[in-house]
Amino acid sequence: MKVITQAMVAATIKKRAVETHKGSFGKLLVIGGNAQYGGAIILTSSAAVYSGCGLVTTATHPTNFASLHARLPETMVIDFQENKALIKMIKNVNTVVVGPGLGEDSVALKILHTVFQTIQTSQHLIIDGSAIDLVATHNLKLPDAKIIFTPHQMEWQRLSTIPISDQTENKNKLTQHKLHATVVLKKHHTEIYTDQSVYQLQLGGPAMATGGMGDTLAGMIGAFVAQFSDQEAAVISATYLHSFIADNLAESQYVVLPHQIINQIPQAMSQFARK
Ligand SMILES: NC(=O)C1=CN([C@@H]2O[C@H](COP(=O)(O)OP(=O)(O)OC[C@H]3O[C@@H](n4cnc5c(N)ncnc54)[C@H](O)[C@@H]3O)[C@@H](O)[C@H]2O)[C@@H](O)CC1
Ligand SMILES: Nc1ncnc2c1ncn2[C@@H]1O[C@H](COP(=O)(O)OP(=O)(O)O)[C@@H](O)[C@H]1O
Ligand SMILES: [Mg+2]
Repeated sequence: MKVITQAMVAATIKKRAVETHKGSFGKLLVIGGNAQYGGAIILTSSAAVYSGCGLVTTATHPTNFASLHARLPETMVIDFQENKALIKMIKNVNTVVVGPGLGEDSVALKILHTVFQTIQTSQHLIIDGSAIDLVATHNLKLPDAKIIFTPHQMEWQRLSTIPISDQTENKNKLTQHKLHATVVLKKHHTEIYTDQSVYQLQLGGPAMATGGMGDTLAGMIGAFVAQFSDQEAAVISATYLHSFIADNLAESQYVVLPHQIINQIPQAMSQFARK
């Protein structure tokens, strides 16, 4: 297993070219947040905008529109139940994040079906939270796209059928290979399985053990993949930065809140871009 280093992140987050515009830094659609879990998609959307994605659209339950916009006027919104609008928007972006706070009811399942039927080979698709459980429960066939799963250990157990106590590097790698996807296995010292390699994150700690922390990471990964050309480097760098910021805050805080990490992302990226 390779340890993720600061140098890998510095090589990914480059100083921005001058002759650019919002269209130069990726278009991302984040899908999730039912009536119960609106906070999840607010965090995912915010993390994506603060990570520098050029254009972010949020497909969510309409009950979340006002609270989302009150915190994040930079994002655009659509109703995730409007199938035509959802299909149009999926076709209009280069990256999709689906799952944070999506829930697992029939509405959620229909949305996930639409995503799987519409997504194209060239697009990146991050599958998180509820969407991972839906894939596992309904044994869904995965689409042909650049897929990244971001399960915590329990979600990985449901998806891979490997019990948490048995999630060894070899077993995880075999399942990652069968899925034809990148897997970010979230835990203390998160592991990232790609077609090429296995990486380990040696940052992060228990101050991060609070709801919404993974929803935030999903938004960061979505934004990094949308704007940086090397998918593997983007996933590794977003995962590193998330815990790097958390560890800095944890020097003086017992618990680190996801929105506090989000607020620090632009500064941390600037720090790495200057290295
Ligand atoms: N503010 C919000 O709206 C929030 C919404 N959330 C959404 O709620 C849905 C359900 O996700 P949950 O993860 O809560 O539910 P799950 O039932 O999938 O998993 C939670 C349980 O898994 C177990 N577990 C074992 N190993 C773990 C590990 N390494 N990391 C985390 N949990 C581990 C824990 O006992 C925990 O209670 C997702 O769609 C998620 O995005 C959560 O992110 C919490 C915050
Ligand atoms: N003790 C810990 N050490 C390191 N990282 C942790 C710890 N607890 C939680 N995390 C990190 O917090 C995130 C939690 O993700 P997840 O369980 O999906 O959160 P949620 O779904 O509530 O947003 C992961 O990135 C995980 O690695
Ligand atoms: Mg989660």
